[in-house]
Amino acid sequence: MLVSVHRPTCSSLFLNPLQPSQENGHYRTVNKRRPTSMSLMGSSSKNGNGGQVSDQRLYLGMDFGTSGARFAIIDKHGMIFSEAKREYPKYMREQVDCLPSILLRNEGIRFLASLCTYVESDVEVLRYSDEFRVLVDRDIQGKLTSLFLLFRKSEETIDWIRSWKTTLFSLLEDVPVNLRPLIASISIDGTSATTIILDSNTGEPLWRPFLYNESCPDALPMVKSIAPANHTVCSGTSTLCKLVSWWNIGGANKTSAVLLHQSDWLLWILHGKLGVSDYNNALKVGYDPEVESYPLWLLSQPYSQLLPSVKAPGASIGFLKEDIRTKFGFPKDCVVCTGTTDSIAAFLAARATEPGKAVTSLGSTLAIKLLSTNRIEDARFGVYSHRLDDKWLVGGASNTGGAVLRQIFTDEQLEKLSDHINPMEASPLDYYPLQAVGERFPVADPEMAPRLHPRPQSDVEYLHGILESIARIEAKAYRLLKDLGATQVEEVFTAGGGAKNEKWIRIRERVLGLPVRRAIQTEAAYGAALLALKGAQHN
Ligand SMILES: Nc1ncnc2c1ncn2[C@@H]1O[C@H](COP(=O)(O)OP(=O)(O)O)[C@@H](O)[C@H]1O
Ligand SMILES: O=C(CO)[C@H](O)[C@H](O)COP(=O)(O)O
Repeated sequence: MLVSVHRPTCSSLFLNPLQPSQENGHYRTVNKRRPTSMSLMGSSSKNGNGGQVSDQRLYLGMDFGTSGARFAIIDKHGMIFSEAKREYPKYMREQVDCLPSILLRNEGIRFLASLCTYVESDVEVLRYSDEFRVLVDRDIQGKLTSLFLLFRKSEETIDWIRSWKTTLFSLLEDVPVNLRPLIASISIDGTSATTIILDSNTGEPLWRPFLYNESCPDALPMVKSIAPANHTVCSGTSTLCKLVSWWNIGGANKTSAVLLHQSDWLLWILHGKLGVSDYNNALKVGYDPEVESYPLWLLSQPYSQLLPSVKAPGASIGFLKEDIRTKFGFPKDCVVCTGTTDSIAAFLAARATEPGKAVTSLGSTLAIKLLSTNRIEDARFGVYSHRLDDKWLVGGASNTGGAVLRQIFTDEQLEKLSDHINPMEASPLDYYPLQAVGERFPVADPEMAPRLHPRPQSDVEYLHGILESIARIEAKAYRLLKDLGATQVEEVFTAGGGAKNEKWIRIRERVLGLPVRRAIQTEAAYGAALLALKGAQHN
């Protein structure tokens, strides 16, 4: 475990994102109004108080999360002018190649069904591994009627490159036309360690993206042999493991390859300067934000030639590309700024500014960020520290979270069932809610199996048990950070889709034994907009 106390010198705009307003020289309170979340295609063009837009400058932040993308447009006081969101279109990169399924009956069913772990849509799915799945079907009484063993190629089936690029331009289309000429800067956050390897000559991907929670254990021995013990990169899901795995596969065009993270790649589409990242995204490929450089043990590797250059988050990279600028009607001086990861953008949005304040992002995954004066790194538990100006965001990201809920309940069911939960009553159910085998934090165990059974008759009790079990994981995570030497947590703000669940907040407050509240701004896109504001002000 590495612990250090370091205060890099730099402007701490992050922690005080609102500069004194020019007119009256003092901080204006951020728009307390809940953001007006827009319909899929719609977006407002009024300011936060419904007034007409003046000719002031605005700042566009986009969040490319796990399940969808959003944008927020703010002014220099943090007032929200427009928001919109888009689901990711599911373009299939190639058909999933299901070998002939095997219908099992009687003994076969009873044996495998006893291992059933979770429900996907309306059939129960037992996912042994990436190689095959078992689907079960039940009659109205819940009795198993048939069971299919599906072998599938371990190829990704969604064309994420096409999906993300389409979503980027769809969101630009959603920006109200009358606001576009006022957009002074743009920034984007994305899922951490989502890795894209491009040909620097053509800009085309040389491989499918490695997603944020994808593990490359094949590369771990090599990575552990070059990195310090328990370094952040010593995890199968680290960006460095993904880079080494690609390098070992014998990927073509190695000499012209460049590595980008998801938000770097989306920003590159807008500014056109290949190979630029930020020190939050670059942390998991091995960049050291404390000394602001890659370590020698990494630079001495043959694949270090793929590493992007690194700037602080919210740093101006260049102007919006002319073809995109003219197509959408953005101004000539619109700059594109470096981004960050989705959970850090959520932290920025929450405006937690003092050590001991923390943000738990209840998105598809559970991501925890505690503002600390100490830097803590310990890959044994999936703990790492992101730099935030002169302090550290200590935490990690669990594979539990909203995506598991979404596999079992629709958002409407979550809302209705939660109404019947008594948050002051402890649930006796003890689960470890995961979508599939593997956990990153607070236990770093690629073999950890999901635990979502026994399922009670009552869906209210089942949901209560899952919410409380996720809260216990969150509590374990905060205890771990304290044991590793981070600043003691005093208050937890909540971001992400789960923040809307008041009952869950109350359950978490009881389980954590801490004040827990919803952040005023719960969307990571708002944090990305603050980065765009920072970039414009320092441009
Ligand atoms: N009422 C609710 N209670 C708990 N979780 C919810 C509720 N509504 C939505 N969610 C969860 O929020 C998650 C989506 O949050 P979001 O921050 O948009 O995710 P991401 O950005 O990671 O894609 C979903 O996985 C869903 O299960
Ligand atoms: O779970 C995730 C995707 O939503 C990411 O892992 C999350 O962003 C946490 O990574 P980081 O701490 O580097 O931001």
